Amino acid sequence: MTTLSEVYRDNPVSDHHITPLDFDLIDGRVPESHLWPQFVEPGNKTQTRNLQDSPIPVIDLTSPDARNLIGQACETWGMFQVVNHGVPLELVNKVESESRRLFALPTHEKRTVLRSADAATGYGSARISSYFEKGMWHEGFTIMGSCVGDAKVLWPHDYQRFCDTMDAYQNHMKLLTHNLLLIILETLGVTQEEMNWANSTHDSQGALQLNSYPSCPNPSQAVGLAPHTDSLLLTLLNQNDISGLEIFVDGLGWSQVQPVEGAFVVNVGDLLHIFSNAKFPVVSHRAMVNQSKHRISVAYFHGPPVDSRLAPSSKFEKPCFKPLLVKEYVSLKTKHFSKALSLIRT
Ligand SMILES: C=C1C[C@]23C[C@H]1CC[C@H]2[C@@]12CCC[C@@](C)(C(=O)O1)[C@H]2[C@@H]3C(=O)O
Ligand SMILES: O=C(O)CCC(=O)C(=O)O
Ligand SMILES: [Fe+2]
Repeated sequence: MTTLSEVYRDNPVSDHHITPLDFDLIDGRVPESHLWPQFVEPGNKTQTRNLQDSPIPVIDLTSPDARNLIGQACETWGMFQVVNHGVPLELVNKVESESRRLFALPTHEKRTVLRSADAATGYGSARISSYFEKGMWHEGFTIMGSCVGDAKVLWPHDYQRFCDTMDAYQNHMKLLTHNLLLIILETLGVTQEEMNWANSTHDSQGALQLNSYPSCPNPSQAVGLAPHTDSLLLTLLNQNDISGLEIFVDGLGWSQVQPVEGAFVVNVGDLLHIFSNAKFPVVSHRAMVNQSKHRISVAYFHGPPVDSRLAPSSKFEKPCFKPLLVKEYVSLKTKHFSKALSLIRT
């Protein structure tokens, strides 16, 4: 059985795209390497629209309408926010404070767990940084399964607190993702076999990504996380109470996804877009930065076994994507980034 880490190991990122900026050295201006004179993105409409209300629905998972609303949101937006999901707020807050504790370490300590070129986990810039000329105002910490190895390096005598928190959170995220996918796939009307493929509890692949966006002296000329779509099936994001997440809406441009206390932003990834035969759009999103606040977000990514076959569900008579293995798609994405989907169109 191949793991997701192995697929990323076989698709290394060059070293200079891994080390984040040394944010301890920022002295009131953004260095040339991180100044984005104009952002490179669809239509070049880079300004954020200040929408009073985010168009993305906020759905109460305990409400009798939840099913319909989730199905509709997936078809219309490829995204929704979920509240009353059963994950204790106390745990979510603890994940944020443990993440802050990690990112508050001095740069040289964080770099002791720097992700290596052929690894998927550890401290570093987001993988997508290699597709952009300018650096991102961001540092991340990626966890796949246990994080004991790295945590022991950072806190030899006090690693348990961090690991226990991340483990407990990953378990909750796994269950919640499972419940949400069950609803989403039921509204799609897929076979039991396909359901097991997308939603298996034992050999599925998951990753936890801690994102840190330090305060930035010139936020209008920097980018936290450049526009991208998430690669796997479903992403559950907690953006706490500081806004920054934006989505690209046709006809509207970039719009903020307002933080809602205790909510998770749920979004369709490339694999679910493919499996739904493009019935569910995959939403392009980015993270912007802030002049006074240090923003933290935490994303959980869920995917099927990477050795399995990926194709639109058999319920679609005219599949618009060619079949391939999950690991082949992940490799294509690491090589061709936003063009990967169009490469497998029929
Ligand atoms: C399980 C995943 C999903 C990854 C790769 C791997 C670990 C880290 C994830 C992210 C996190 C930050 C944005 C992104 C675009 C990135 O650069 O790294 C994500 C990517 C993807 O969704 O493609
Ligand atoms: O920080 C955010 O709001 C977005 C993070 C994100 O898109 C990701 O981790 O894939
Ligand atoms: Fe993302």
